Amino acid sequence: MTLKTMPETGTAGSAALLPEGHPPVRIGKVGVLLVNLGTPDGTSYWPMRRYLREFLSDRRVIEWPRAIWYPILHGIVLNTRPKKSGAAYDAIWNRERDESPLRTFTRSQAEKLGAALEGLDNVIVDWAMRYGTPSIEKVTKSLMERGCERIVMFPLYPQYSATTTATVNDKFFEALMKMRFQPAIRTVPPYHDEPAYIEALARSIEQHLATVDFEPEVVIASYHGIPQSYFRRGDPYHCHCQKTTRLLRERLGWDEEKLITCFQSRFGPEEWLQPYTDKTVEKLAREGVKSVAVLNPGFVSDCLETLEEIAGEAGEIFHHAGGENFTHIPCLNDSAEGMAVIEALIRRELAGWA
Ligand SMILES: C=CC1=C(C)c2cc3[nH]c(cc4nc(cc5[nH]c(cc1n2)c(C)c5CCC(=O)O)C(CCC(=O)O)=C4C)c(C)c3C=C
Ligand SMILES: [Fe+2]
Ligand SMILES: [Fe+2]
Repeated sequence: MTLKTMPETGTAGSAALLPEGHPPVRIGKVGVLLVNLGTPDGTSYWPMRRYLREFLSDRRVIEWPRAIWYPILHGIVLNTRPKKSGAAYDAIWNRERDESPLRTFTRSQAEKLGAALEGLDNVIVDWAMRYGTPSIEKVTKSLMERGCERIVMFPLYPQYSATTTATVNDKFFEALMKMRFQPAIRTVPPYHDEPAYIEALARSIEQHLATVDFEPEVVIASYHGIPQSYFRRGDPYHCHCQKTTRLLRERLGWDEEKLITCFQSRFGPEEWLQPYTDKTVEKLAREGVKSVAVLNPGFVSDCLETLEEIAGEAGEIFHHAGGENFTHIPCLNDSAEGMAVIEALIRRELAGWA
C-alpha cells in the first residue's frame, strides 16, 4: 500500500504517514470551548422568536409536561414575548457590532483567553452558545477539524443549575453522540466558591464603589432566579448562590445587613427563589434606605438581565419608591479580574493535557 506524508497533520507539526485515499486526520491539539447561554441574532420579531423558541422548548428550563406547556408556548408566549423582549434588547444592543452585549463579551473573553494561553502552542480557544449561534455542535466540529483530540468545555456559570450548566453539558454530549471519532472531554465544574472568583468579585465592588460619590447602605448580590420547585427537587443552585455571597461578605468584612442575596428575572406564574430583587429594592427605599448598589455575581457577562433589568428597571423602582442613590456594579466581563478567573480555572483543567 502506498503511504504519503501529510505535513499539515500529525502531533504538533510532525508528519504522519497515511495510506493513499485515507481521509485527512488532524491531531495533537487541545480545544478550550467557552459556552454561554445564548442570545438572539437580532431584535426584530423572527430572530427573537427563533431564540425564545429554542430556549423555552428546553426541558431543563421549563419542566412542565409538554402537553400543558407547548400550547401555552406556541399559542401565547411566542406570539407576545418576541416583541416585548425585542424592545428590551433594543435598549442594550451593541450598535457598533450589531449584536447583543453577551455575544460581544463572550467573544472577547475567548480572544483574551487565547492570547493569555499563547505560550501553550497546542491549545485552541473558541466559544459557542447554548441557544442560537454559534452552536455548540458547529464549534465542537470546527475544533476537531483543527486537530483537537481533547476538549475542555467550560459552561460559563459560577453557580451550578440544571437549567444552565446541565443543559450546556447535555447539548455538548448530544453533539458528541453523533460522532464516530470523539475527542476526550473535560468539563469545568461550577466555581461559586473558588478563591480567585471571590477575590475578583470583591475587587470589582471596591473598584466600582471608589468611582461613585456615595457609600451604599446596602449592597445586593442579585442572582438569576429559578422556580422554587426545582430547588426542592434537588437543584443546588440556591446553596451555591448563598455560599458565594457568604464568602464575599467574609472577604469584604461586611455584615449580613450590608450584603444581601436576592433573585431576579422571574418567568411565569410559579413561585421562584426569594427574596425577589425588584421587591427588595422597593422595600428598602420605602423603609428609608437612600443608597443601594447591586452586583450580579452569577452572570459572567453583562447582558439583558443585568443591563436592562437591574441597571435600568431596578434603579427606576428604587428611585420611584424614594431612594436617592442607585448604582449597578458591572459584571466581571472581559476585565483583567474576570479574565484572571477564567484563565486560572482553564489552566487547572488543562493539567496534563497542555
Ligand atoms: C423558566 C425560564 C427561565 C429559567 C429557569 C432561567 C434560568 C436562568 N437564566 C440564566 C441566565 C440568563 N437568562 C437570560 C435571559 C432569559 N432567561 C429566560 C428564562 C429563564 N431563565 C428568558 C425567557 C430569557 C430571554 C429574555 C427574556 O425574554 O426575558 C440571559 C440573558 C441573555 C442575553 O442575551 O442577554 C442570561 C444570561 C441563569 C443564570 C439561570 C439560572 C440559574
Ligand atoms: Fe434566564
Ligand atoms: Fe429578564
